[in-house]
Amino acid sequence: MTPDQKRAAEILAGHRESIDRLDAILIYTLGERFKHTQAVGQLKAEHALPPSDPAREAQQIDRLTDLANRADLDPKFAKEFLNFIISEVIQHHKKHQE
Ligand SMILES: O=C(O)C(=O)C[C@]1(C(=O)O)C=C[C@@H](O)C=C1
Repeated sequence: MTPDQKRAAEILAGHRESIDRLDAILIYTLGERFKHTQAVGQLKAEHALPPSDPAREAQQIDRLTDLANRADLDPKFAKEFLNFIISEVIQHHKKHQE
């Protein structure tokens, strides 16, 4: 390994350490989010409320688009990511109501 490659390997290791830390934050954050949506699912099932709320989702997308722009994140990606999570939540809500 050349000295240049050794330096590159050290920089790569530093980035990977940050990536692993941020991945852990994402997973714990998602776990917390699902705890709240599980409670929402229970509430909706108990009160015969519809599993999905398109008006609320539109507000969330607007807010996330704004946040993504500020965070230098592709807003299209942020929207697809939120939609992916929300569709999983809606499936859970539907199971609660069965
Ligand atoms: O806020 C709600 O009513 C939820 O059920 C939570 C949630 C979400 O995951 O954020 C999921 C489904 C709805 O369509 C909107 C939002």
